[in-house]
Amino acid sequence: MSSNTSQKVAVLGTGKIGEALLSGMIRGGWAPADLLVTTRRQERADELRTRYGVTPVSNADAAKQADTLILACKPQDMARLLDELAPHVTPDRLVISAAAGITTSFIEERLAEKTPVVRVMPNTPVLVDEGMSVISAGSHATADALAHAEAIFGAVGKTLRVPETQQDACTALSGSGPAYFYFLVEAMTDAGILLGLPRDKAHDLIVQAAVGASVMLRDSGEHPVKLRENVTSPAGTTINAIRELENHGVRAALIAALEAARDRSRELASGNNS
Ligand SMILES: NC(=O)C1=CN([C@@H]2O[C@H](COP(=O)(O)OP(=O)(O)OC[C@H]3O[C@@H](n4cnc5c(N)ncnc54)[C@H](O)[C@@H]3O)[C@@H](O)[C@H]2O)C=CC1
Ligand SMILES: O=C(O)[C@@H]1CCC=N1
Repeated sequence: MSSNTSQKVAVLGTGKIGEALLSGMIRGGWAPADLLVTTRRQERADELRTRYGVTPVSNADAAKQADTLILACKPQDMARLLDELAPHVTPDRLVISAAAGITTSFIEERLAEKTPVVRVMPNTPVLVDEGMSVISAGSHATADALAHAEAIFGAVGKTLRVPETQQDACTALSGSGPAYFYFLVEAMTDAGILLGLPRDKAHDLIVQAAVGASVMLRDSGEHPVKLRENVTSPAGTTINAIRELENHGVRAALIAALEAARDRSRELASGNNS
């Protein structure tokens, strides 16, 4: 398996994350003619063909034609999808799963012996080339297979290799991570309304504070504590807000929230898909 871009790649189960990845791959230079997609509904297939010029195919045809199969259906649908693919997937294919919780061994057990499998946890900022994709090798994935997965997901953001034992934690942190920030922005915008600002102005102020803080976190090299201290003037406004955040247990709530996300990822792995 090489990491060149002329091989055919299929996205199977092209919903929100599948489409985000597909659009990023096209921005990153993949030719639409080399991209196949599978969907459950014909209208969705037509939409993707019109929007990106990619080719909708059946799951079986994707397995026959593509060198790399990216499985992007929900964990709850994975066993059924693998049953459909199993007769057609040969060990010269690379199978990449983006599903939360689903282990490489779950996939390996259902496909031909020695099929290389890579597990990836991306996040939706792949849509703006600021994704974070956490990558782990299954038992038969070679260095080339990992490099190929990195070439695909690296086109739409950063990648990080971790042992698969850390994937559930990474899913809680970066896979779900963007949702926590959107939630905070939503809550702080409500606070702006309480303080008498129009919603659109409150939204713009908080979003720009988030963008500025994010760029500083990424680029300044400073610890987040130092960055927060720089905002927190003696007897000023910020410390009054921080005291309320601590009084309301926001730090503990975030730790508990991420632990719950990690636990749900583990549950999905153990087949508790309800
Ligand atoms: N949404 C997100 O932020 C992230 C999602 N993921 C993972 O990506 C996967 C998909 O999540 P979303 O895109 O949010 O869900 P989604 O529901 O938008 O997309 C899944 C798609 O798979 C299709 N599908 C299901 N079974 C199929 C089959 N047998 N053949 C063809 N298509 C089939 C569904 O019709 C649907 O369009 C999940 O496993 C999730 O854990 C991973 C990282 C981030
Ligand atoms: O909520 C979920 O299950 C998926 C996986 C990570 C982000 N979204």
